[in-house]
Amino acid sequence: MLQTWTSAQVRAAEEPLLALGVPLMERAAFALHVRSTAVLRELRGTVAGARVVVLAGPGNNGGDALHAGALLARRGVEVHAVLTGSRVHEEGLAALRRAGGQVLPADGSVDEGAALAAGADLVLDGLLGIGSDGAGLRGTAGDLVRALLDRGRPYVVAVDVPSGLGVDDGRRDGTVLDADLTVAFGALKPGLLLPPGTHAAGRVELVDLGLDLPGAPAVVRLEPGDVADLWPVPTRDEHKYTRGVLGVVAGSRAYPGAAVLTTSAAVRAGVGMVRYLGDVGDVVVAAHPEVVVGHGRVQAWVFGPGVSPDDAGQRRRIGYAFEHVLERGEAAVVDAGALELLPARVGPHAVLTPHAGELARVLVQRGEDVDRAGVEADPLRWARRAHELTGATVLLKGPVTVVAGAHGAAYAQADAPAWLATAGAGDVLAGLLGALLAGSVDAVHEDPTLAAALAATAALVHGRAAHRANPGGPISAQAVADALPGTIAELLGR
Ligand SMILES: NC(=O)C1=CN([C@@H]2O[C@H](COP(=O)(O)OP(=O)(O)OC[C@H]3O[C@@H](n4cnc5c(N)ncnc54)[C@H](O)[C@@H]3O)[C@@H](O)[C@H]2O)[C@@H](O)CC1
Ligand SMILES: Nc1ncnc2c1ncn2[C@@H]1O[C@H](COP(=O)(O)OP(=O)(O)O)[C@@H](O)[C@H]1O
Ligand SMILES: [K+]
Repeated sequence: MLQTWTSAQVRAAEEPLLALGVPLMERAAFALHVRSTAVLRELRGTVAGARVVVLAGPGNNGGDALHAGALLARRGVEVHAVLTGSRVHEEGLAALRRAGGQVLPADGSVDEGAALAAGADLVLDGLLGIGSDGAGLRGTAGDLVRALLDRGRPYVVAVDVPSGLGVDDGRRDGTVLDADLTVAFGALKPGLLLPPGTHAAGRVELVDLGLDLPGAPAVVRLEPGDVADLWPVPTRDEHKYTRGVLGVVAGSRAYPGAAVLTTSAAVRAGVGMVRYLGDVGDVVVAAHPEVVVGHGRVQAWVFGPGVSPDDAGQRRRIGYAFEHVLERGEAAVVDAGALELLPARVGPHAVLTPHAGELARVLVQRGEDVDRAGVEADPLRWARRAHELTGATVLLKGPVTVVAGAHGAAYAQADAPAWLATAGAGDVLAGLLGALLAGSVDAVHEDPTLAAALAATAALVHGRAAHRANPGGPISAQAVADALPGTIAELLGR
């Protein structure tokens, strides 16, 4: 898994090492220069004779970049530093000058700096690091980057983080310099994984500085190798009831497909049994003879796919279930039409699966003033807010799926191709996650943060099944469901 730590956690980890005189900046700058030479070799075959521009802000991030620039200059690279203010890392600047680098001071014209950078083989972005206030680049740094972007962005290596990015939350509220490669020091920061900022980072490489990072990671991204630890694999003695029964209240005469897709994903994900409740049991059984129609014991539920506001029958079933089943300890996926029926307070074993528009409605229902765009601008904040207000685990769907759960658990999954943005894909995710919860409900009660880990697992498997369904091309939701057994087998075999 990829783990991230906030600026505050990184600073706390650096403090004791700096007090001992450990040369963290030297280590960071050396690694940055090594990565930069690799990029230059890739881009132009050789390092000597390349043109590199260092954009140097006022702090240590600029210091890293200037020291790396000095090392590059010693290898025959033509290095220019463009300063953005009177404050600059003096040692770094002196090192660059000693190595033969040129310096364009901040009182030079912004256009001159931008022209220099636009013509470089590689730009080292040392404008702002973890000292950024997250509001985007302001002042000369902002003017410089806007002027550079007007001319066309060269190859950019972000030093630690892309400058202007919300380091801890992934917001990009103002000017940000997008990178092709981010060389992160000591730890990945949450903004490198969280939308919308994650897209500014390009490829991310971590440089180990030997930090002893405090506490739990802020935001995690599960990787394929993590799935086997989280998947409820049946043991030799199990039978269908111990493996978990999933109840599905989904679909209607108007939207029978949602019932088929949800049950299809649940059956394919390997649950002990699927029970269907609703008016289109005949359609569901025709598609999946394994499904049992009618009441009985279940461990987890999926409520809501394809349930419309005028569907009195399904709404009554969901309302009744909300009054009884969550208190009995049964887990639930609450999707689409069930979201607005959610009781005031539930536990983390209820997992909401809204997209940004639906999450905005859940929040507005509870007195928050936010719309879809607001959720998309700061998804983890709003997913966390919904968790605080409802008690539920929240999986917020999108190009990067964000999960917020109990005790601060947070995940950001970027596993899916954009082809997955197709009708019915959400129904498949709901069925898949329902199956996972049905197989793990006891463990979820022992460790409430597990619901968030399982939600992230479902997002990962869903995304990989989409790739597998038709690599590089269009996919239907049913094809994603059909790809689940093979995808899961592959992940469990890793
Ligand atoms: N602390 C350490 O021990 C280490 C830090 N390192 C580097 O140091 C960086 C952090 O250095 P600093 O704490 O000096 O912080 P920065 O280099 O990010 O600079 C912060 C300063 O920038 C200005 N600023 C903040 N927001 C701004 C905005 N929106 N627009 C324009 N100016 C703004 C403020 O004056 C602030 O003091 C890390 O990201 C990393 O690159 C590395 O050298 C490794 C060791
Ligand atoms: N641009 C994108 N790239 C990758 N995945 C996406 C993108 N947009 C949406 N998705 C995923 O596609 C699915 C769409 O679900 P949803 O919005 O509920 O659609 P529906 O209700 O039609 O099933 C979600 O899993 C979401 O994370
Ligand atoms: K930076």
